[in-house]
Amino acid sequence: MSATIIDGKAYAAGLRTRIAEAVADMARQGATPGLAVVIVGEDPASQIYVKNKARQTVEVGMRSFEHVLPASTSEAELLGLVAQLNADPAVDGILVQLPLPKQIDAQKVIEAIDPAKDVDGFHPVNAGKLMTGVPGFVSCTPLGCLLLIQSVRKDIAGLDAVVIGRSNIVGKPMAQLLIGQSCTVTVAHSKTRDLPEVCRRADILVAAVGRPEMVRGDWVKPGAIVIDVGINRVPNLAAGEGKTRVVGDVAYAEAAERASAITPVPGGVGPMTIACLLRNTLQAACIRRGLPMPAVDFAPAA
Ligand SMILES: NC(=O)C1=CN([C@@H]2O[C@H](COP(=O)(O)OP(=O)(O)OC[C@H]3O[C@@H](n4cnc5c(N)ncnc54)[C@H](OP(=O)(O)O)[C@@H]3O)[C@@H](O)[C@H]2O)C=CC1
Ligand SMILES: Nc1nc(=O)c2c([nH]1)NC[C@@H]1CN(c3ccc(C(=O)N[C@@H](CCC(=O)O)C(=O)O)cc3)C=[N+]21
Repeated sequence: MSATIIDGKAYAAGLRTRIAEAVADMARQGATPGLAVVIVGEDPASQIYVKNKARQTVEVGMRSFEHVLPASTSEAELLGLVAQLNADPAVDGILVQLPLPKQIDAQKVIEAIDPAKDVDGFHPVNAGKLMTGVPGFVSCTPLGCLLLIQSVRKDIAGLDAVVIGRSNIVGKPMAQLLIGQSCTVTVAHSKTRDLPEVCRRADILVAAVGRPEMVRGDWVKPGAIVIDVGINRVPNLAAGEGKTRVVGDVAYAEAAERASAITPVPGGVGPMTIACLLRNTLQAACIRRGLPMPAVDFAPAA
């Protein structure tokens, strides 16, 4: 079997086009959505994300407010900035890039963000809304994964889904979204016994681990939909000394021989994360201004 390659880059571009149209409509009414991004220190993984994000925010017509703070920033200073952004009417969405330096309690910072501006969906109020089935902000990466799954199969009710990873930012909200779609969900993690066998049960397999190419081809059930969240920088031996390339958590070529559909890395989940961040910022701007949320999500489904 030859798998459908799920083109997250193209899907995300389409989503951004719709968002840009909605933003243009809002701008005609004198309202331009604004997204504030706060980066503390120099995490290399975060830098890729932030660079792509700032450009795309402006491309869809939103205002981008970037706050780059030194790694030595204190928790009090960061909480002060969050309070200022909460109070700023031009700011609809706030994203504080994770991870944060160790002198800062990330949970405290997340809880300080106004839930109405929490476009990452990390605040306990939004996490709780997702868990209880109440509308709120859904974390961007899991939301992007669900849209990609639905782009190849609209009705996933009753399917067996396995999510590898139980982080608050990816694994847990992904599992909640799949439960919401009536999948039978298993969440695997580092203590899971016989992970390959657990994965072989999955009609939908989502890998969010952070281990390069850990999921082998023979872990994939024939016909499964495979979503690779991993972003891992590994040495690129072919390109020479010191060069790196990005690989996912799935051994792509092997998995593609068994899957019915699979996301590549790069070009899969990553671009969707950013598009969903812009989508959530549009949602925040609409709610804060009492406007209806335009229908920007689309699933050109089979
Ligand atoms: N494409 C995108 O937009 C994004 C990509 N990412 C990428 O996704 C990956 C996961 O991110 P994140 O959730 O933040 O990572 P975390 O490190 O927070 O979580 C990793 C999870 O994987 C589990 N795990 C680790 N090793 C194993 C193993 N050998 N077998 C089974 N499970 C294991 C851990 O288990 P335990 O809980 O037991 O420790 C944990 O639950 C990373 O590569 C990250 O870079 C992240 C966010 C966005
Ligand atoms: N508060 C917060 N929210 C986040 O959503 C968040 C975060 N902190 N910290 C870091 C992780 C990581 N993350 C990525 C998003 C997009 C790409 C992305 O655009 N990837 C492209 C390019 C990859 C490349 O070429 O290196 C792709 O996969 O095609 C990568 C990584 C969001 N995260």
